[in-house]
Amino acid sequence: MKYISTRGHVGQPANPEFCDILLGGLAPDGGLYLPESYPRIGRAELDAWRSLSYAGLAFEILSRFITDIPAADLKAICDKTYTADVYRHARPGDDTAKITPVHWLEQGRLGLLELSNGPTLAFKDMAMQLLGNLFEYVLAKRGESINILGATSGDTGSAAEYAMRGKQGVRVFMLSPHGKMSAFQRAQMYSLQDENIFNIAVTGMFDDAQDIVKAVSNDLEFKAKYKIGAVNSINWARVAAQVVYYFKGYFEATTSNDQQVAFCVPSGNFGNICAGHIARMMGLPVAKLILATNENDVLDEFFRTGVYRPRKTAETRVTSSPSMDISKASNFERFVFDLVGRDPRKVAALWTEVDAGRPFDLSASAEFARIGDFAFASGSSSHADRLATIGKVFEQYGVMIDTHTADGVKVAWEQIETIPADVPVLVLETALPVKFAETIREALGRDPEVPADLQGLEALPQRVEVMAPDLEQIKRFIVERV
Ligand SMILES: Cc1ncc(COP(=O)(O)O)c(C=O)c1O
Ligand SMILES: N[C@@H](CCOP(=O)(O)O)C(=O)O
Repeated sequence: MKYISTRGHVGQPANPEFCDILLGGLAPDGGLYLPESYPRIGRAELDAWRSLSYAGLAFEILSRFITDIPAADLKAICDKTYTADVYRHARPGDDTAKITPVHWLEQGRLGLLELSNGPTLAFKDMAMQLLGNLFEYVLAKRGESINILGATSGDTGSAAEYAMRGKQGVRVFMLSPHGKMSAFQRAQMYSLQDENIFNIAVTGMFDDAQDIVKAVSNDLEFKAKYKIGAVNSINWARVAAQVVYYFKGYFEATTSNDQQVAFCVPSGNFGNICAGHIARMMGLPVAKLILATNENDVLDEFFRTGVYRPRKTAETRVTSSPSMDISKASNFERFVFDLVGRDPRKVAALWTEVDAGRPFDLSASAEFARIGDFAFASGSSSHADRLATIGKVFEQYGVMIDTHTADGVKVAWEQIETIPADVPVLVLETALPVKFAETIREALGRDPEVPADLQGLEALPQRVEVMAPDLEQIKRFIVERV
């Protein structure tokens, strides 16, 4: 499988394969890598895959995208990654062996696809644990090392750090928005004392941190000299690994491959739902992809109006679903590439506007006229909605959900009437409630349960550098430590 950039120019090597782009992260032209075409999955494969374990399914799907790792090695990596020991935090009564079980709220109609059973209690572990093992394998084969620069609004950071801690040849420099994450999220990251982990809290929002990550990656000389890599969903490997649970969720929620499923996805950087879009393009029977935002509703606005209007830092709200406080959604570029017929010149022109801080308007375009072909719907949620949803789900079903999943359930409830009654709607459970205890207390007047292996986390000593979102200062910080 060869990869292309959404902006048309890939640099060297001219026809990169998976391992090149795993280490490369962002394409040299500032664009994002995608396969030159999506593998098509037919009925025979769906039938054969229905009964596979998560690890078996991951191997089948990933081997369509990864053709430069021998099959036996890739299989061993999938088997080592997707175990019930790693994904051990399923709800009592749910089957941990399934890795991502479905917890039905309304049997057969509305369910939670549990994606947060990994070590850091958010869906990021689904891909990040695999990335940790892939990096280790590829770096050892090539005799190389990597310095990962990442940005987090709360969950990518801890997932990456837990996946990379102690890994040979890997250092992680993680930028987080100072004072904007929950106390539990801060403790998960800043309490790590491993020598290869560096936490930097920037005095800004996630988007400022993401801009720095991209600026460092776009300095090709610096990137090559200091071997800078990425673990955010700008790295294709993240998205590829996330495609797997859409297939698994589909099989889990249906009994036959004649059925369809709708997915509702709490969204910020558009990485998660982008994986759903790709699963659908590959042939998964998806009736609808419902995108849910919080008050930072730039993506909901696009799907309703055709106008993409990334907000500035000052206009980005600090909310009670903080991991979705994102106003410039990286992976949206991958979707727009498909929307405009995979024409990199069009994407490059649109992102010249975005990179200059300007909106773009596709509302009158032939492309936006065809948006229905992609089966998206969208909605947004507020703090009051979140509290009410957490309360209602707990009261009606005895299930405690986190604030981001609540944004999803709220929008799923709004959309469910538009979905045929025989189509199950799965809301992606993107984090567990313990990560957002303050809002859970506000909604329910009680504390979420703390998993046994994470008790006492917030009392541990913390290690973090606070810095302005200053590109040169952050580059210096990296140079002094590699
Ligand atoms: C808990 C949680 N929910 C939802 C999201 C949004 O996902 P995405 O950025 O892939 O759209 C994030 C962050 O990415 C998250 O951490
Ligand atoms: N919500 C994320 C930020 C976006 O991260 P990405 O790695 O999926 O691009 C976070 O919690 O850090």
